[in-house]
Order: sequence, then structure tokens, then C-alpha cells
Amino acid sequence: MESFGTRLHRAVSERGPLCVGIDPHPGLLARWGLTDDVQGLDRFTRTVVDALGDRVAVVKPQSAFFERFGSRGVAILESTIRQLRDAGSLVLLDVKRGDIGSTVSAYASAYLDPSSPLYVDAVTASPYLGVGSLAPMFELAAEHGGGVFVLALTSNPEGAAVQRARTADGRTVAQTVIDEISQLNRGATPLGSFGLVVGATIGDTGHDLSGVGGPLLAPGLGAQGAGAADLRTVFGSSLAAVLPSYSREVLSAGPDAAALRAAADRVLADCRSVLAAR
Ligand SMILES: O=C(O)c1cc(=O)[nH]c(=O)n1[C@@H]1O[C@H](COP(=O)(O)O)[C@@H](O)[C@H]1O
Repeated sequence: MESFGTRLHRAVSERGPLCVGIDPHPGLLARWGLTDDVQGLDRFTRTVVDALGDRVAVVKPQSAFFERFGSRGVAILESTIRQLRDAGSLVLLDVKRGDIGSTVSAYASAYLDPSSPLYVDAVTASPYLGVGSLAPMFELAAEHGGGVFVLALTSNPEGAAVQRARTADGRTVAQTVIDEISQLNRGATPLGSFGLVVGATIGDTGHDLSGVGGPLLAPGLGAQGAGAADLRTVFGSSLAAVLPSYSREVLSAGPDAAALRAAADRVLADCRSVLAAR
């Protein structure tokens, strides 16, 4: 079984370093001329998958926008995951799960067990019940070639108060998360399967990402105000591992498929110009 890190490394080499999020906001549905209901959701996601599934390395459905329609929304999420896999992109499900270990086991089964209807290549996870509480996700991911992206330094302004608080040994909370994920990736080549989420909006925070050994998902680009040039400031010498992530910036170009593809190509070119200079 190939590891997620190996699969991601290959996908990025073939398709370029880009993750596009599927975030069907009510405002985007309206802008696309769609109704704010399951039919609109279905049409929106099918359009994104048809336009981008065969060319973007990673697609990141945001679970919240499917869950808000209940079981019928989740059914659309399940079929979106299948369609993306058929189209050849890796699926990173943005669920930001975190809980005590015994419950995390159930989340791991939901997303990282190949027999689950919501089985994906990777998920986002929250470490604020302790990185160790996420161990069942790490274990199942390792067993089945999956990945986990753990929040470290999020793109929203509220995150800093928690993430940059100092622990008893003087490190920030974020640095302890970074260090624990780095340990999990030790020895993995060409890329570890355990990633971190580091927002492109946060500026130079002085955190040491050099030893992570896994992918660094960078949301906050486009709609939240960061641009590709900010990646250099935030990631410095760790640019090689960065996976830039855009949702609204690309999605707002729809519903025309050619316009969606052009938007994805444009942001990829922007990011490449920064990442190539690493
Ligand atoms: O885990 C994430 O993807 C994430 C982490 C973070 O720090 N900030 C952040 O914006 N995100 C997600 O990335 C997406 C950003 O969407 P846009 O601002 O439209 O590009 C949303 O689905 C957020 O939930």
C-alpha cells in the first residue's frame, strides 16, 4: 500500500502544487444562479468536479456546507468523493475533527477506513484535545495509505491567542504540534503522510517548520486576503512542502467550466512562480 505522502508527492509532480476547496456557500450558489437547497448543492459540486477533478492535484470538500442539508447533503458529499476519485484527484475532506481518543477512533473509521462511504485520501484534524488524542487517526491513516492534516497556525485572526500561547517549556502551542507531527513523519520519503495546516495570512511568526517532513497546507489565499507572494514570508525555507489552497477565489469564477479551469490555472501559476524560486 502506497503511503499518502508518496501519492501526494506524485500528484503534485504531475498536476502541480494546488488544492482547490469545494465550499458551496449560499452566496456562491446564488451567484451561480442556483437554489440554496440540495439540488443547487448537487449541481454546484458536479460542475466543480467536472471542471477540475481531472487537473487539480487535491480537492478539499468542506464538510460543513454539505452537512447543513442533513443526510441528503451528506449523500451528495459521498458521491462527490467518488466522482473526484474517479477523476483522479486526491480528496482531502475538511472536517477538522478532534475528540478524546476513543471517539477519534470512530472518526478514523468514518473517513480513513476504505470500507466507509465517506472514505477519503486525507482529513483535517484539530489537535486541541492533545495531539496524542488523534493517534487512532494517525494509525488508521498509516495502515491504509491515508493522510491527516493537523491545525497548527490557522489563517483566522482568532487562532493566534491559543496557538501562539506559550507552554511550560517556552515553546508555543503551535510549535509543540509542529514538533509532534515532525516526529510522526521521521524517515518517510519522499514525503510524510502527516501534514500541518498553516495559514498564508499569518506573516512571519518565527515558527520552525524545517523538520516537518510532511505537507504544509496553506489556506487563506484569495478571499481571506493572502496572495502567493505571502507564502515566501510565512514558509521561508520550507516552501518546498507547501500545498496552496484556494476555495472562493477559484469557485467565484464559475459556473462556466472553462472559467473555473482558467481560475485554477491562474492561481497555480501564481503559486508556482513563488514555489519554483524556493
Ligand atoms: O483546514 C482548512 O482548510 C482551513 C484552515 C485554516 O486555517 N483556514 C481556513 O480557511 N481553512 C479552510 O479553508 C477554506 C478557505 O476558503 P476560502 O477562504 O474561500 O479560500 C475554508 O473551507 C476553511 O474552513
